[in-house]
Amino acid sequence: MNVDIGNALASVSAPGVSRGSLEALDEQVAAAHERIETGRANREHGYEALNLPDRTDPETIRSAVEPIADADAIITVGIGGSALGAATITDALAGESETEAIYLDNVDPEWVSSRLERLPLERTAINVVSRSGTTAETLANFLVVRDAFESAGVDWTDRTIVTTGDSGPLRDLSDRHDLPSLKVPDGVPGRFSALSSVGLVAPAVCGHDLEALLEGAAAEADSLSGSLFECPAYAYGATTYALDARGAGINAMVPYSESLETSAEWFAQLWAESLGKDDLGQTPVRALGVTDQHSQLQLYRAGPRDKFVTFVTTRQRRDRSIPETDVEDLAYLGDATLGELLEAEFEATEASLAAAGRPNVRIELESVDEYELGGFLYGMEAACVLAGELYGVNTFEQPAVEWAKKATRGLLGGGAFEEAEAVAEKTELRIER
Ligand SMILES: O=P(O)(O)OC[C@H]1O[C@](O)(CO)[C@@H](O)[C@@H]1O
Repeated sequence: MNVDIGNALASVSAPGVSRGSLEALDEQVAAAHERIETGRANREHGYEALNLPDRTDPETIRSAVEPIADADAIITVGIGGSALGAATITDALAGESETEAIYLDNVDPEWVSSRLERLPLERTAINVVSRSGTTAETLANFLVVRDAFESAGVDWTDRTIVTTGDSGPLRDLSDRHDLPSLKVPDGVPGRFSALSSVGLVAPAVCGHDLEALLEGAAAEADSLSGSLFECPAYAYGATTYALDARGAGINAMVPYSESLETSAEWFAQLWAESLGKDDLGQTPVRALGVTDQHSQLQLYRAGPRDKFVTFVTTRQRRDRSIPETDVEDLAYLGDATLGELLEAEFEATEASLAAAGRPNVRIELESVDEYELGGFLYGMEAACVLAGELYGVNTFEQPAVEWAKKATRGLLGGGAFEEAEAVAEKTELRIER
């Protein structure tokens, strides 16, 4: 990935960061890079994620999925980091595969049922993923999926692969039924595990090129250096940190490619769960180019100066020409292609923000393919780790999510939790029709 931070400079936007401030910040980037490299060398928790391009073995993943490699569809039962990395890859490359990839990462009963009812279960594989092996949504959905297969007379044990830790209910279930399974890598938090067995089982079943994904990531890893002026990932991480310090704490991720829409969801977890702690952090917002030019752009250009936009663009794509028309006013369209229109709209929107003095950053990919996706996933992870060092937060934990999990368990009779009692003490001010 290449990064252009020109429109985040104080000479263009307010809030903006001056060249001098970036150079001063670069000293902190150098120190942070040293810390990151030490963490990688010692395989420390979290930093180990940045070693995945060298650690992940595509052959191991491919042989584990061999029994289900002929599936017409694969249901991934997982949530958060146990779904979003894989979904980013398979959604981006959906046009390249005959296998449909579905993700059950919610417990809305109507939605889950509608997905199960429309699938040919006898031709469908089940990919259950949970690092902890205890996540209620994932285990509940797995029990529901298993039941659906049994009711359809399909042997789910033949069609299931499990990725989880060394212990926990999911590991026990996998061992009891002798299911094909993979281990989540040690020291890699869920949201940083796209380039491991966690994120690569579904892409493998969809026939995507795992080696190219990891090569792209490895190339990005080679670009990590002690200066933001030499490393696109660190330039992005440092600039977002500097913009937040100047009041732009909302980061709107706007890919200009439908196939990258899910990557904005993946980015939102990475950024929110890693940096959102100790009253710090940036608020990731998901949008899509060109569609949200017609819904969000007004705010981005003329609303509060509390945000910046991250554009993700691709240089190459399969194009489609716009037919000629004899309608004079539309002649300018007839001479173009949809890709040219998309490109013009992106450049115009980017320039419109700069003209209004609104900070924005451009991330460029050559195209949407495995190599570029691997580089993008790795680059954004490295940018996040760098930003976490600059904020001085623990990038790799997410303690604030546990309260609601305990309350949920308590509400369902899964143990005595004070959090569940607190739910009943809600302050009410109801306005009813
Ligand atoms: O992989 P697991 O342990 O099921 O967790 C799923 C997700 O839930 C979280 O723990 C948040 O609740 C995320 O950090 C994680 O990616």
